[in-house]
Amino acid sequence: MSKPKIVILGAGYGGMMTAVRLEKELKAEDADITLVNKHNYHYQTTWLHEAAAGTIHHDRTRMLIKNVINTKRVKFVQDTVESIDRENKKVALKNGEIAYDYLIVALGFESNTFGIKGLAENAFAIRSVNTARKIREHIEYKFASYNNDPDAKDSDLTIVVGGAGLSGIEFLGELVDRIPDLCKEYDIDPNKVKIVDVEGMPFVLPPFDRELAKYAQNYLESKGVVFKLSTFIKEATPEGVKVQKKDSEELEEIQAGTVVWTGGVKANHIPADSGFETNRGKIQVTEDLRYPEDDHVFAVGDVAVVFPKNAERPYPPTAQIAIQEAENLAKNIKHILHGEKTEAFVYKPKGTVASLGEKQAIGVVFDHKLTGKPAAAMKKVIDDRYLLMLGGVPLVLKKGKLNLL
Ligand SMILES: Cc1cc2nc3c(=O)[nH]c(=O)nc-3n(C[C@H](O)[C@H](O)[C@H](O)COP(=O)(O)OP(=O)(O)OC[C@H]3O[C@@H](n4cnc5c(N)ncnc54)[C@H](O)[C@@H]3O)c2cc1C
Repeated sequence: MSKPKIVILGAGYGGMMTAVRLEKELKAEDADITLVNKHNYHYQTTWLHEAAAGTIHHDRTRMLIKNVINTKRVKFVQDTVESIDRENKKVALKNGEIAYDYLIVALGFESNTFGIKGLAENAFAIRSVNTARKIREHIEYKFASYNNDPDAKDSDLTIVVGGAGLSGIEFLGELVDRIPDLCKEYDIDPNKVKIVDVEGMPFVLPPFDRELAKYAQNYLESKGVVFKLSTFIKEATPEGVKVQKKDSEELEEIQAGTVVWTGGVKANHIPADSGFETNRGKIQVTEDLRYPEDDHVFAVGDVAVVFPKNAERPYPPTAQIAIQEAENLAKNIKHILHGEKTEAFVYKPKGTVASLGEKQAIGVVFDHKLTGKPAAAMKKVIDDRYLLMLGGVPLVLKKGKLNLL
């Protein structure tokens, strides 16, 4: 009898952890497992703000998939998913198709520009290794050109960041570390560089404790970041952005050489385009992470939305949740293959830390508020813990951060 075919789409936190856990939960005779991803590498999305600012090389954020999974147990297919055909249990890829008995959708997130005029064309987004590398090179090019290009303007040295959520604040933290080095390297007066953050809410880091969020804002302001709160980007142009303060009619123009939008993400478009019922573009799954209309389809990570029991708001889209969902799903797939009852997914919060560059951070870990160096060290522990779960001590030694402390 042929073995059931399990196909995982996407090798982000959700897809990779599902593959690695299935490898452990299942015996070779239980199922054939295939992982499909558009690149041959897995990357740490939560480190991309560092690669984008240039405080770490982008290669630190990524690892070859074949070096992490056991390719004798999990077949890896490098291809781009184009659509999902649930009726015929097939996935269309750019270079072929793949049939499944059980499908795990883990295609992650895309940047959401909310239809703001010119943003898609004129702003960068921190979304992948490629976009992070492009941002780093663009900023570096602006600095390198400043003293050489006769048309260079002071505003070429202005960087506007849209959004003061987790990724925006973490990116600002890296920028304030990186800019002094860039100024030294390209003989630029640091006073000429401006970093402006534009945020629609009246405060930064909306989901965080207010006192910690204020600490982050004060720290970044002490390093020269200017926050424009209760202010909305109305348009991005090749010259910068046009912004409007809440309750004001006036548009203010901020000329900038670089605009980076971190103000929102949405689910990967493929499930909705393939006819899945979605909740704001996300696959709303049951508590065992199953698509309600199809017992053979599951979703984890940012492409999925899960509501805790009796809650009105879903779990937020985070790497921590994607990883825990993947652990739960691998167990449930084993239960299903063995004819057992599945287990509901229950998120166990371990805390959240936002980095503010190499040596500063804020966060709450096991109900304890942390700031400064202890928080920065905790962030590195969190980063390395994931590597340990994924690839054991060898991966921590190769890619980890604590050895750099
Ligand atoms: C700068 C930044 C900082 C963040 N910091 C934190 C943090 O500190 N803590 C935290 O918990 N969360 C953080 N997040 C959020 C976190 O990164 C996401 O919640 C997490 O990446 C979701 O994981 P995922 O596996 O669902 O998707 P992703 O990480 O988006 O992975 C999706 C995978 O699918 C692949 N893929 C996409 N489309 C296709 C296709 N058509 N065909 C084939 N493959 C495809 C992608 O290449 C990728 O490998 C941060 C996000 C950003 C951008």
